[in-house]
Amino acid sequence: MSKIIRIGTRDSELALWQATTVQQKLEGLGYDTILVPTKSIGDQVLDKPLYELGVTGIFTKTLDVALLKDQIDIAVHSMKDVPTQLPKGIVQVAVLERAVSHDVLVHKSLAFLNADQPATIATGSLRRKAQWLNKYPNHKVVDLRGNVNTRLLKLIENDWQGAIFAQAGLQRIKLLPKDALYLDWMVPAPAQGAMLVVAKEEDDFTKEALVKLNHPSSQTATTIERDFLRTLEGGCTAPIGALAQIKDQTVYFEGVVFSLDGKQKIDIKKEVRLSEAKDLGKISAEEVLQKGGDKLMQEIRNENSALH
Ligand SMILES: NCc1[nH]cc(CCC(=O)O)c1CC(=O)O
Repeated sequence: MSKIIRIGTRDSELALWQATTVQQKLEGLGYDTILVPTKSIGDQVLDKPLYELGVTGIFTKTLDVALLKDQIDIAVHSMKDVPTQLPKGIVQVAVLERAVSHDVLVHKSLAFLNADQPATIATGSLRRKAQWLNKYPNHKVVDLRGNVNTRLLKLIENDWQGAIFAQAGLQRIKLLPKDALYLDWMVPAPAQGAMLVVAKEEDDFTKEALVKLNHPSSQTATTIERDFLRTLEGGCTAPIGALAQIKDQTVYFEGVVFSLDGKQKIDIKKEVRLSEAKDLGKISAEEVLQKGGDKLMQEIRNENSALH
């Protein structure tokens, strides 16, 4: 049996690049495909900070509905935008080989980093904000929304010193400036730099096709990071970072929770053999919760709900 695999995607340049990549891989394997671009709620409401919208899965919900209505067969997502709990009937079918996981600072000049002057950095991410303020307590962080292209334009138009982006996103659409500062100290979002493909649970044809695109070590690393996030979270947006790196059959894991102002930080680092890493994310999160993370997560929830 054969059918055309309908590929659902958001319509930003980055999302289209990701969906086209999946399309080319499937076509290379002999499958027929068609792209179905859709606008998500997260892309339509641009005048409010993300965390104020208070909806998890704001970028993925529109495509979930299209899947469940059988208007598409797969949805291609930036994995970090996908809630850790998938809707009933929708399953993870492939994690593609991950690109660079870290964030970069795009800037006009780096002189401000050495000068002891107040500076303004833009980001819409609570995780980036908290980590930036933790390292540079004298700086100001302002909100920045929109797709990658919009955010780069806003940086040019405003008198901010810089803005923070995922390196992978900029690289994919060839907009990574040569002098962007690689933030090796900033813990990335769980699954940052990875692409996830989801499908309908009962769709065996599509599942069988997509399994061929799965990259096992990227899947293992992102699973650990998302287990860490799922165990900590109570469905709220929080400044949480996690990174699992696999080298020579060993997993090097780092997970962290910050207070919203960046002043408090609870982190964990672990080195575990790959064969013993199955529950690494969950165990690490439980240790963070015991080290005061439970209190910190409660504070974050209270502050977040005061915003809504
Ligand atoms: N939240 C937006 C988003 N979702 C995925 C990426 C690109 C990086 C990735 O694939 O993880 C970006 C842009 C960014 O964070 O700068």
